Amino acid sequence: MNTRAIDARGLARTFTPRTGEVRAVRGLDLTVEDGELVAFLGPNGAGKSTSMRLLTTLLEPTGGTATVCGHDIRTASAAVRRSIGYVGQGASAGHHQRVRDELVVQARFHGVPRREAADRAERLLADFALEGCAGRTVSTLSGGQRRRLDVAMGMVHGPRLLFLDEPSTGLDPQSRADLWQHVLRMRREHGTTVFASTHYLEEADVFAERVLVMDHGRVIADDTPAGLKAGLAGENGGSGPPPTLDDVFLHLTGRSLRESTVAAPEPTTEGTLP
Ligand SMILES: Nc1ncnc2c1ncn2[C@@H]1O[C@H](COP(=O)(O)OP(=O)(O)OP(=O)(O)O)[C@@H](O)[C@H]1O
Repeated sequence: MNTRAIDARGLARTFTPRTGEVRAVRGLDLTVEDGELVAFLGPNGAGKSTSMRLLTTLLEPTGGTATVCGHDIRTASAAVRRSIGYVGQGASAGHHQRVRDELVVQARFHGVPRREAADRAERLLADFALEGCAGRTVSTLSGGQRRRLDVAMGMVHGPRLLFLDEPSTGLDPQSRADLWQHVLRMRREHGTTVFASTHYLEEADVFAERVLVMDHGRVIADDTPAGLKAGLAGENGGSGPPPTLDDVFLHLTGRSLRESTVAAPEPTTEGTLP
């Protein structure tokens, strides 16, 4: 059995709305080994969310194949879902529920026995620095706390692979860095593979070991942040200042990621950081 975290071959998804065909993902070839931390970049509409929704079995492919944690996304979607966590762009937690209850219910949903579910909830509250708000309703959390809760919910069943779709969008820089520190620590402690899309190049640069750039439904670059920058410097003949990841992105896609990104929501402030 193939035990790579992700192994996709020619994965494709075409939408056919009334306005005409949209080839959102046009043949994704991708391998991710266990334990990797991969940042998934691309301009708006590049096909990142669609790729993630295919790999997480939320959407049926119109072409190609993929295994996720060794399970076929077409024929073994239940096994795929058991092996992964998925934190989408929207909030996972219900607005009016209490924070601790959300974690317990999510664990129970995944079949974790009652006592173990309660223990896991306590551990995750501690891991994501949410103990102070365990009894509060989700609607009272700050943006940063809420996103930490979303990621904690994605981890509640101990997944081998965690998909994060723009986990830090809309957070202020401190809350973003803080969220990443929690994700990195969870990864260190549990060996979780992390596959995260982001619009923040500096995050990819600092936290990811590997960067995939997608444009027009295809992966157009796949390297370490340093490798991507060195490649561009080489093409420039080594002249000029060392390139940034934004320079690389501009070179690859013809657009700056900042320019290509629609106005992000107003940053939310994280009031309870240590
Ligand atoms: N359900 C759908 N019906 C029709 N077109 C769709 C559908 N979902 C996505 N698309 C189109 O597929 C393309 C890829 O969208 P996708 O959301 O995967 O991009 P993305 O890279 O995640 O963008 P963003 O960074 O803005 O989240 C876009 O042109 C989008 O409009």
